[in-house]
Amino acid sequence: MSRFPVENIRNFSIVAHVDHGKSTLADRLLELTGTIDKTKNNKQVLDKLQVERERGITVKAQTASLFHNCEGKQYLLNLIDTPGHVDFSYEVSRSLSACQGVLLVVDANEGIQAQTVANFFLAFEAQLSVIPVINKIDLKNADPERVENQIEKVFDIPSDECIKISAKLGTNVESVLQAVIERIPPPKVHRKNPLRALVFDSTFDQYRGVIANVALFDGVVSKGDKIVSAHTQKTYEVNEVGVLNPNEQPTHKLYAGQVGYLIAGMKNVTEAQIGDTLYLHKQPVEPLPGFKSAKPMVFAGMYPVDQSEYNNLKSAIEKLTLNDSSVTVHRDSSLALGAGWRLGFLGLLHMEVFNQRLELEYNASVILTTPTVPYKAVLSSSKLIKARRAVQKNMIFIDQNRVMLKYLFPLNEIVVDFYDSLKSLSSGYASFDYEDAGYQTAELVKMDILLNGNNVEELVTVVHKDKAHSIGKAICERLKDSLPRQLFEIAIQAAIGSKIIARETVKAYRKNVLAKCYGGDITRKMKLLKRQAEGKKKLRKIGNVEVPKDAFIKVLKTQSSK
Ligand SMILES: Nc1nc2c(ncn2[C@@H]2O[C@H](COP(=O)(O)OP(=O)(O)OP(=O)(O)O)[C@@H](O)[C@H]2O)c(=O)[nH]1
Repeated sequence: MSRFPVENIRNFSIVAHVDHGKSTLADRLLELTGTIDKTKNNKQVLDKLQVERERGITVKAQTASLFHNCEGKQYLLNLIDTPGHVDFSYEVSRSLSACQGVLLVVDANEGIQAQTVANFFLAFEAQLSVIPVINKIDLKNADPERVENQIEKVFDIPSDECIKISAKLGTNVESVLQAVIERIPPPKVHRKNPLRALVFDSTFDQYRGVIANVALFDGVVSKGDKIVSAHTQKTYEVNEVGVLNPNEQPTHKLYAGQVGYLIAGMKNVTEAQIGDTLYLHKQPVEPLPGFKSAKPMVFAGMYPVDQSEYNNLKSAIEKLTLNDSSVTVHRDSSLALGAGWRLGFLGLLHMEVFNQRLELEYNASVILTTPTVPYKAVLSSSKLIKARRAVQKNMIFIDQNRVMLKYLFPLNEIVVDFYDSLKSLSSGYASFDYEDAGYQTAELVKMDILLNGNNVEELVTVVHKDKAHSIGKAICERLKDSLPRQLFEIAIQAAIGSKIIARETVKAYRKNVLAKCYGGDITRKMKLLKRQAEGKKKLRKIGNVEVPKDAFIKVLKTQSSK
């Protein structure tokens, strides 16, 4: 690694709106630099996670070091491929801290979209060089000139700075490498200073412990060095350092300006904080600023399907949150579902992906309950202010066919199906991004669900006053469908305070499991009665009502997918 002086290093990221072709461009760059062999099978090589391959989207930023020869000089190009979906923009902002420039990829057909704008401003605020790349020029409907004009108008980047490519066919991709070398500055670092390394990502390996992705701002780190974590003040010995090429390749040393990985016997997931600074033992340095913590937007309860799996699930969640530090975790418990957690996610897709990764990577099986948003409650009976509907903030015309609208929305109105409705109403043309605008007062009520007068704790929700009736009715109906008849009548009620707003009734009935066994073998009857008794073990009693565990799951699940 010592062959690469700082002036021959470029650290850059590829950012774009979802599906505009970042991962495909990354594949071509890996091929062009000989990092991977050129074969037809190279599809989204950096999307390593199973969930990424199954869904065809990037959810994790990935690093690859490319070695490239240009005009007789050997360059080290560190490329970070980032996710495009708004739910994963936290990954993007962290990755940018290790970069001096970005390739801003824009689809030649779709033009500038919400995440193009959001990512541009992330890069712009971090004072990075931005190279606009117009991709998919091979498409029949491609209109690169129109996109060039949009870029000039919205980002104030001269249109002649745009590079037009087809990542799929490989057209003009060499110019992208050329631009990375010419237009992105080398990192501003000092190799003679003591080590200062930023942990910008980390993963947990069952056998090797924590693998930290590091960007070196100062100094050198070598295998065998003693390093200290600024966050925990614990000392470790470096067992392995190297570059991602794109798989781990040990190098013994990493120098300032370089990006790579480091393994130092951190066994506990709480030891490797993303945003932490590592320095050499007895050579303390001023820690790097680290990262703003992510703000969760959607909350959900998570419980093991079987309580005996609690500890395994706990460890799986800890390991996965190490790799995805934007998830917040608080312990929680529910009468029906037992001990569990309340998790905060950046969006619904993020929640689904996290859940799927737990299943795929840790073989965990979980129950996820209704996503809710946090409210601040002022406990007073008289102060009620009218709920706000969306308020338009501004409107900017990007070009003749495209307009950017800014609205203030109650978060609760957008977390469930707003995005899907927007997509279908606009035939897929509209795109959407959001940021937190703080708390607003609204007319909210706490709705209880009662079974024969007893409160079902796990079904308590906070809803808007105007929607309480319809939501309460829907929950009562769903619960009615999932409750078995019992020896007495069951009243299912939705209530706000002492006021009942919806009601369903399950008629009394005892299932006679022996009804069809006329005469015949007594052992068969015994078997049926035994099975009925076993089934009852899976019931939970609320007052005198026996509720099968999956009844809650059905109600909670349908609510969340509504
Ligand atoms: N026709 C055409 N299709 C392309 C081109 N580049 C990418 N695609 C296709 O566009 C789709 C999205 O490409 P990806 O590279 O996965 O996009 P991405 O931006 O990495 O997506 P996320 O990481 O999920 O945000 C894939 O089906 C690609 O095959 C191109 O130059 N031309």
